[in-house]
Amino acid sequence: MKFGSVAIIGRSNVGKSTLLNRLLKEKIAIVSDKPQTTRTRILGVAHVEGAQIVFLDTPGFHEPHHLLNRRMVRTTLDTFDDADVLYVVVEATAQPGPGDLAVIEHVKQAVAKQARPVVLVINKVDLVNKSRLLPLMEQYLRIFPWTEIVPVSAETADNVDRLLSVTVSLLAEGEATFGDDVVTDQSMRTLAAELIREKILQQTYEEVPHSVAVEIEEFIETKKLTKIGAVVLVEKESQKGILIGKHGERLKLVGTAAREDMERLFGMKVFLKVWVKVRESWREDEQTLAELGY
Ligand SMILES: Nc1nc2c(ncn2[C@@H]2O[C@H](COP(=O)(O)OP(=O)(O)OP(=O)(O)O)[C@@H](O)[C@H]2O)c(=O)[nH]1
Repeated sequence: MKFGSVAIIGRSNVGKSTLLNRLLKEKIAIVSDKPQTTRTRILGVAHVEGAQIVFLDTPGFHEPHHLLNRRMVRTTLDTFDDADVLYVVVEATAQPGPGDLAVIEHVKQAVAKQARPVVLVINKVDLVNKSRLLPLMEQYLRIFPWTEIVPVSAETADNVDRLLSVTVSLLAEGEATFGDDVVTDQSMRTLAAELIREKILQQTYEEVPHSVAVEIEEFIETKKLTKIGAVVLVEKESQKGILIGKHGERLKLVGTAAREDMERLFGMKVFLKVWVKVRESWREDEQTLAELGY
């Protein structure tokens, strides 16, 4: 059988996590319209005919302004080194920009150290007229000698099967490393924390999404239900107010939406309690970052 790993890299917001979920046909990575949604390396295993592919979703490449962000960029760069194949994800809606070029520069360095296939994935083709794709491919070909270029829509799944078959053809023969039923290495605790963070990102704007982290303080599984206690960290009192909302309404919306997703994912009833705490400048604090797994 074919076996290997694929790092999914690209600047923030191009749709890397949406693509991962689509490739796995399972939602294991949170998605939002805010940049820098993914903060850690997320491993997902695709089981396809004659192959096992380990996908590694990475934080979007960006200019780091906090210790947290420097860690995120480091995580992305380290993940390059581990992978047998690289996907560079870009958007069909835009010309190659400085963010994309910075990613490609790092890819050039990575393949100079260790040669391997690099696939350009042009995502969000649902948003553009197909006639724009050929000129865009030609532009990207002038920048890097891609092994393959595959236009897809992670949103509608258009051409994602072709991306999978192209990827299988690029992998070497090997032994499967994960069991047939393994989809991710993330624990239920981590998935629960991430789902809460996703609902917060969907409900908040400007600096709030970036100032939020979620810690699971209680996780008790019984036969009937899973009891989860979560603390949401923010950096300022004002952010706490925004997150809780008038009469606690925003936090209630977040809690309900997160609980519903958890019940679907875990296949059992969930009792969820969420608190908000202010921890100033946690994004610069080594200890908090370590506790949060960043
Ligand atoms: N129309 C359209 N939207 C998409 C597609 N793929 C992703 N999106 C949207 O693009 C936004 C960003 O998606 P993510 O998957 O979070 O992007 P990402 O690259 O993982 O982002 P970071 O974690 O911030 O680096 C979300 O609002 C998605 O719904 C696509 O194929 N078509």
